[in-house]
Amino acid sequence: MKVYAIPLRTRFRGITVREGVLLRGPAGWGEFCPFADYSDAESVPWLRAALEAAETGWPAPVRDRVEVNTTVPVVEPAKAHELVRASGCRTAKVKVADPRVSLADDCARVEAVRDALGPGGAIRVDANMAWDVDTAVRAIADLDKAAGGLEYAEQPCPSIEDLAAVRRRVDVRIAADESIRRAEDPLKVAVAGAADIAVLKVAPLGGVRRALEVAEACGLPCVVSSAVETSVGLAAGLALAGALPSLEFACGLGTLSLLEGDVCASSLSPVDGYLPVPRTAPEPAEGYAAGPGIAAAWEDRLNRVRRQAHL
Ligand SMILES: O=C(O)CCC(=O)C1=CC=C[C@@H](O)[C@@H]1C(=O)O
Ligand SMILES: [Mg+2]
Repeated sequence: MKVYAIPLRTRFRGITVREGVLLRGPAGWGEFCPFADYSDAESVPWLRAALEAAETGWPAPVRDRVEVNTTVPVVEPAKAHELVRASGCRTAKVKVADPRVSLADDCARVEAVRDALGPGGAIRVDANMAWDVDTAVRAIADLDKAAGGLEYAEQPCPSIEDLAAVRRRVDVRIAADESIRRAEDPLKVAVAGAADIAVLKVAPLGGVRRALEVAEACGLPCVVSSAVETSVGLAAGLALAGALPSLEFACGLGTLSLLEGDVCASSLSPVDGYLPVPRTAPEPAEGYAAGPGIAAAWEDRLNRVRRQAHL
């Protein structure tokens, strides 16, 4: 077992350091890294996903590479431009609706991203549940204009009902993320007509197999996205993206560049906008070991979640 702590290059999701545990089993390495705001009960699927990777391994893939988007945090337009150009990706996901910036700032960032991608690229935005229905309708229209066409808007509002209401009032496709990953019943999204696209994250859904079941049951096109893991956790996301019967959109798995470094010597960093589908996670090397206090806290958390889940 290894506990890591890796600084982020830019603040993302309110955090500046990513921490987690790497577990080794007969099938390889797995990663357990629920964010700090996940309770022990909510962290159980994250443990199941880590144990699936370490003990069982993943189902066989149907493709050997996956197109990925670059993820643009809340940064100045010039920085956003530079990040997109450096990524080599043809699709960018832009974080919007952060309370520290205005809609005009978001539009300026999106315009810079369009400039960097050129007319052939695709731009999606992620509001992480920040808006009410009326705000979302207005903001999506402005961002769509700034982007010269949005591919989709991810989780504009918190509730499934509000997602469905926004979806009825805008032309841009709506993707559900939190409504799937933190919901008791991820399938309600499709039933309620709340989204055109389902964002799937392996860890909060409890593993690659469970995520494949959710994909099949919800019947929506899926985008596999990371939880900003090291290459060990990203490998599980790629296993899911590799095994989905159909994959129409670039996946949010190009997130290693958000971290200052990686625990693995051979990292899953996109080349020309693609990542390979690995059969097992890459081997962790030395480096980014957490200090004793952080390591003890993670061992404790892991043990509590194990007991809770009887794993
Ligand atoms: O989808 C991507 O491009 C990268 C992953 C990503 O944006 C996220 C990962 C984990 C937590 C998040 O708040 C965030 C998201 O909401 O999609
Ligand atoms: Mg999201």
